[in-house]
Amino acid sequence: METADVIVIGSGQGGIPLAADFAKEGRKVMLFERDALGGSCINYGCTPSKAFLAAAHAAGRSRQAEKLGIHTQVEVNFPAVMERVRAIRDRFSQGAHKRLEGAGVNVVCAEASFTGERTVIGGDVTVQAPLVVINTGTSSLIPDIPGLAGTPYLTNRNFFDLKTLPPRLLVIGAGYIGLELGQGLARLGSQTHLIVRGDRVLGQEEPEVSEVLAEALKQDGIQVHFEVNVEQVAHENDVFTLTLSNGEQLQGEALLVVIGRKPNTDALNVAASGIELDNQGFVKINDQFHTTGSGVYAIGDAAKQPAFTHVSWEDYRRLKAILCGENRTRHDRVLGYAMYTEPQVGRVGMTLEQAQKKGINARCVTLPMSHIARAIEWGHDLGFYRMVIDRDTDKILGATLVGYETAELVHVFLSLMEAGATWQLLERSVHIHPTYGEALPSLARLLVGDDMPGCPNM
Ligand SMILES: Cc1cc2nc3c(=O)[nH]c(=O)nc-3n(C[C@H](O)[C@H](O)[C@H](O)COP(=O)(O)OP(=O)(O)OC[C@H]3O[C@@H](n4cnc5c(N)ncnc54)[C@H](O)[C@@H]3O)c2cc1C
Ligand SMILES: NC(=O)c1ccc[n+]([C@@H]2O[C@H](COP(=O)([O-])OP(=O)(O)OC[C@H]3O[C@@H](n4cnc5c(N)ncnc54)[C@H](O)[C@@H]3O)[C@@H](O)[C@H]2O)c1
Repeated sequence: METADVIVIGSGQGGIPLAADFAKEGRKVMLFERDALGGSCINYGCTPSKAFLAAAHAAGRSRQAEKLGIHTQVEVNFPAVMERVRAIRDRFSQGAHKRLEGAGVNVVCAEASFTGERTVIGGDVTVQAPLVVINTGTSSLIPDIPGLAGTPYLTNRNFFDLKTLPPRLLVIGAGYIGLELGQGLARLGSQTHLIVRGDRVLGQEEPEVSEVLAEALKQDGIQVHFEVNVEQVAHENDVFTLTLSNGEQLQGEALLVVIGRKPNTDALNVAASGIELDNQGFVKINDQFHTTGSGVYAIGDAAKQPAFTHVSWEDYRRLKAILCGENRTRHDRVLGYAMYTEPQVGRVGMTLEQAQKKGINARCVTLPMSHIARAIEWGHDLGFYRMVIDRDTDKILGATLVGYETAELVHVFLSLMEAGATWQLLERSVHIHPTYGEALPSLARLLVGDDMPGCPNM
């Protein structure tokens, strides 16, 4: 059996930089990866989906230019769109490979599992180390619908291998992936049906977010079926037929199944190293990423951290700081996220409901797009900006921005919140006219009322 200083299982968004850092410092690092280097984000997540959406939204924006008086004929070269997506994905994946190689990490291309305390086997390598980091991510959750198994349905794994545009697309699941990829294919020309179990899309966000998105999907010609389940799937002559719980039948050449994720922990045999999983199979960790197994840490999606690339990456930085003796936890940081539909959703911190549930004396203010000069001028009428504040401390607690490129704009709030700023700081900021950013101080000014305070000496 070999020994090493560090074992990393999974080349996810935290695992790669962690392995590279330790190796560059001269430690012997073994990294096990059973699939493509770079994990979900690079190979079948963020990178290909955002490259894909660049094309989809270019098509969508061209069509929407009609309301500005510009008439365009959109012609989609789908094979070219997907070839570009795959080329970018491959370039990023090679980058991950080079990074590990350059740092001197020993990469073992095999599935890893524990055989004992901090002892891991993968392929023909068995290794023990004082420090093991699990970064194994998640995979698609597949519902147990009669007839589904064995059909050539799509998940985020094989979606980016599509070579031809499906004339009709059926999507089960209206979360991040269903909305991003569903809207994307619709904008590229697929007649799209979205099947929603609940009464709104992106049900985890505030109801007003769902309302705006539902309207946007409608404008893209997507048919959204609310409060239905798929009871049966059939696949004959290259066509899927879904039977819904309301008796309706829907047909399409492609079926995308995106109902959430499950942790990649089945193969790990974690019990051999004293590591406990929760009832959904996620690795249990404490505030400092430590599992119940001595010397074993877990970061990223597999540890049930918010499932975003920047979180997994920040987990690595935070874990590194903790291992270097800093007294930090995984909770003392501001985390945001975004969804790349059009309009986008940019989110950070707490919603009003979440703050009130915590017993905070919270208040929120909302500014609709229709009140924002830049949005009117540019013809982006869907969406709103919302900020939540603590009435007792005046601190900004959270923001929800729905609108054009709000994934960028939300960073203003991320930085303000990281700095522990009050809403008054935003209120007195002078932002440039006419920008979307200009609306953020305007949002804060809703807390003082529309009028300037009166001047008692005049
Ligand atoms: C379609 C899609 C779009 C997304 N878009 C975004 C986005 O725009 N922005 C964003 O922030 N996030 C996005 N995400 C989420 C993001 O991809 C993940 O949160 C991110 O990849 C973090 O994952 P991770 O580091 O925990 O592990 P992963 O990146 O999932 O990597 C885990 C790795 O571990 C390997 N592995 C698993 N088990 C074993 C084992 N036993 N032995 C060896 N190797 C193993 C896997 O093969 C995998 O390569 C998206 C996800 C999907 C699916
Ligand atoms: N822009 C981004 O950062 C981005 C993009 C894509 C994915 N992601 C990450 O990946 C994760 C997974 O995305 P996802 O879209 O698979 O999951 P999700 O949790 O966002 O959405 C899944 C949806 O499927 C629904 N659902 C669950 N079971 C169902 C069933 N049996 N039938 C019909 N609907 C059902 C849920 O109610 C939910 O609306 C996200 O939570 C997110 O963290 C991030």
